[in-house]
Amino acid sequence: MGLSIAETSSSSSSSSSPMMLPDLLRQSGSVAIIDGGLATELERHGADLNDPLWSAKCLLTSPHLIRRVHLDYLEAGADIIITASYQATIQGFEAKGFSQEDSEAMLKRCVAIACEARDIYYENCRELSNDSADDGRVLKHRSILVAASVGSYGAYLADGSEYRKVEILLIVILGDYGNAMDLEFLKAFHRRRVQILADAGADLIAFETVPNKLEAQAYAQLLEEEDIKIPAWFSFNSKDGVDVVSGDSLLECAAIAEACKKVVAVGINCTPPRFIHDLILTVKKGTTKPILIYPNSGESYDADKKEWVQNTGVSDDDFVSYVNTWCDVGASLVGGCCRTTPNTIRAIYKTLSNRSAAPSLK
Ligand code: MET
Ligand SMILES: [Zn+2]
Repeated sequence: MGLSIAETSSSSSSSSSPMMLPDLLRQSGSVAIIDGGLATELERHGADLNDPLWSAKCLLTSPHLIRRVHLDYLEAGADIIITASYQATIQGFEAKGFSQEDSEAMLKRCVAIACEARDIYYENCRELSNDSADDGRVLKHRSILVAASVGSYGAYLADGSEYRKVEILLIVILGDYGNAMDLEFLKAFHRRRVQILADAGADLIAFETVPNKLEAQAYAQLLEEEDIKIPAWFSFNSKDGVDVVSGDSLLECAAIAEACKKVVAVGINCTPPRFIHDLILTVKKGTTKPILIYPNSGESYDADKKEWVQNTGVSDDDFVSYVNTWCDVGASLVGGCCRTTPNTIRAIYKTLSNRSAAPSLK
């Protein structure tokens, strides 16, 4: 821990003071708020993301919508916003006919859009002297971090190709890359994207929904080999509350993050809220770094129909009723993933504000 992001912050974020994740945690009274689902929120606004690029498809069709959703999350109280690059890969852009140069420019654009949202937000804060507007928007001047999202190789394959469908389905659903896959392949797949995102002005890299140990190892080695100048977090995906989605041990995955000095936080995302408590306890055994969690809404996903099954998850109130417990057992960063909305984040903001205002009972 302790990597300065001072010299790598984007020029468009001149209004924010250089920040490190530990500073942010101190600023926010030890629990910082991550934003909520991006892709599913873009869909709620009418975007059609049925595309190999998923949320990054909006870069081509409606970048203003991405900026709007980032802003909505900031106004709901998020301290960290995650870029639309989850499924934006150079390979994916090239498959659509873009040149390498244009593909790299589009990756940078994901970061620039989040930085623009942050600048607009700071401007709005400046115009208001209170911490919240009459309409309930949180307009509190605070340091905000932009996290550049990196999704897994399996996420890139999802929807991407009809051929080798069975094999791809196994990789996507089970997160298991099989014996044919090796570390060097994964590093080669991610290398350029990680370099570009690290130099694009983001404050940290969010390796999200990591499905297995091999990919965590690839990320850790890449961070070192490329001497990436901004810190990173590793966020794993579990579907059973015990292991990561491939069946690899979460404890061993957390240990990989623990051993990499460029990793500043470790945790879980896109996993149903009911599993989070036990997963935090496991992560805690493997790391001394801050623990982050941003669960999905708990709704189930129908992989055949490629849609979420409505009303199978928890309400925002139920989601929030878990938040204090998660913090009590060790979460330092809390937010939401797929199918959570600015309302979820607003509710988290309120409950955490009450928590820091209350006399300490612990
Ligand atoms: N940050 C990504 C998003 O919210 C994470 C997706 S998890 C499948 O769109
Ligand atoms: Zn998700």
